[in-house]
Amino acid sequence: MGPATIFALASGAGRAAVAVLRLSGPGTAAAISTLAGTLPAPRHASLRRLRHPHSAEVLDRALVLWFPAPASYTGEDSAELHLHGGPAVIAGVAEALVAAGLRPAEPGEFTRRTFLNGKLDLTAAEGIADLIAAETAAQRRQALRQAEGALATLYGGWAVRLTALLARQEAFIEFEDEDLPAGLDDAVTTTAAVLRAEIQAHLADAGRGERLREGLLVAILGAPNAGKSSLLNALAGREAAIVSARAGTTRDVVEVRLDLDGVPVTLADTAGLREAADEIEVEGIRRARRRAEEADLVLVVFATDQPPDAETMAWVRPGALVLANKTDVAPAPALVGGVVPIGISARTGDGLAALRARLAEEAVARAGVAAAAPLTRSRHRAALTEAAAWLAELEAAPLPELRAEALRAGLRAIGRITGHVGVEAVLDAVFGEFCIGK
Ligand SMILES: Nc1nc2c(ncn2[C@@H]2O[C@H](COP(=O)(O)OP(=O)(O)OP(=O)(O)O)[C@@H](O)[C@H]2O)c(=O)[nH]1
Ligand SMILES: [K+]
Ligand SMILES: [Mg+2]
Repeated sequence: MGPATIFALASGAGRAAVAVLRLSGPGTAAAISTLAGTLPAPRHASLRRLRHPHSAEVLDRALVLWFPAPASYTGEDSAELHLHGGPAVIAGVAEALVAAGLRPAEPGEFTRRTFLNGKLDLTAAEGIADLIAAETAAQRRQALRQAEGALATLYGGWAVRLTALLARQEAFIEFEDEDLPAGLDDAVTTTAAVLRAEIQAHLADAGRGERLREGLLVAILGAPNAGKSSLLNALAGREAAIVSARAGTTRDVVEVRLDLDGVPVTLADTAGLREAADEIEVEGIRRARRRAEEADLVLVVFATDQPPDAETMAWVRPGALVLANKTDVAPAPALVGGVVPIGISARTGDGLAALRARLAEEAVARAGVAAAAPLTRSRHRAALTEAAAWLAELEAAPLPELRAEALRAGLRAIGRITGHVGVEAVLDAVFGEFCIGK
């Protein structure tokens, strides 16, 4: 039995002018013929009445697009139905497709089939998922490059070089007694060291690609009434958090999303730090500290009309930004805990443009697009770290057999990233070209 023929709503849920149902699998042509009467010409938009296969009731007048295999997204026979985007239309056509023998797709099933049909590797599939999730322009660019194969090319290239090394090492083992070019064994070690340096340089990117994909967390911390919630609202441009003159207003962490020069940032407002008696406030302060510990950047807020408190001073650490709020009441001090604070007034807006520019600078430094093909996932990082460790092992290994084993393990680690784990198959191909007189 071949794969099931599947369908799913490819457009967003909810009412819209147009909704797109996507079909894929060997039963696509039959299903389209059943619903639309005949199969339209491939890759031409054709307007058709869609009927229920049992009742023959007309469900919609829709655009039908037919993509015979292999020239389709999944590589299988596929089709798109562009319906009027109402919930009853979508439900009616979905039911008709089930009556025609199709089943609803599982999450990711279309792209999974695309991968299984060899149309993209795992990194490109992940790039497509990231492209759909992208909230900012910088995220979109990074995701698009990955979807178009930037990482597949980079990691695939390393896999090819490792395979060639392995072929040489295997040849050395197999033909040890014969006349081999002098220094073949040494050359393996030297080349492996070069490759390891490249992988390590790629790993040593301070996690910028991963941060851009996931977004940055910036936490606002400070004493009660320092103006933290006022600052959050001013940066968000809306009244997201409650502001009041009563100390201890904020309890839960309040988050807003910001786009800082293309870097998605979650800005978190927290409860004011102090020795609290109220158990709810104590919990709020615990959450505030935890969020600040997790944050990529902490904004430590003091009010210019209050002396700096010890609780907040403890957060004046390297990497944190120190803010002096309420410059409309009193001027910002020259130094707070040895650091020059950024003077702002959340009330009048004084200094906020400069603060926003500084935040964007910090965000881009931590998550800006660094390389053309940056590392974007911890899954990739783990596998590449493993591959580099195997190469280090190879360089130290005393025996050719151990070196070959390390190469094979390193190749498997990289193969896990791209989904091309068939080491033996690649070896066959390379060995086929390896002319050593046998
Ligand atoms: N004059 C002046 N008042 C401010 C400024 N920013 C905030 N305030 C006032 O300070 C008081 C406390 O502001 P909030 O934003 O609630 O302070 P908070 O740090 O979130 O306080 P908690 O949630 O209680 O920890 C309110 O009355 C604000 O209107 C400012 O820049 N200038
Ligand atoms: K307050
Ligand atoms: Mg508050």
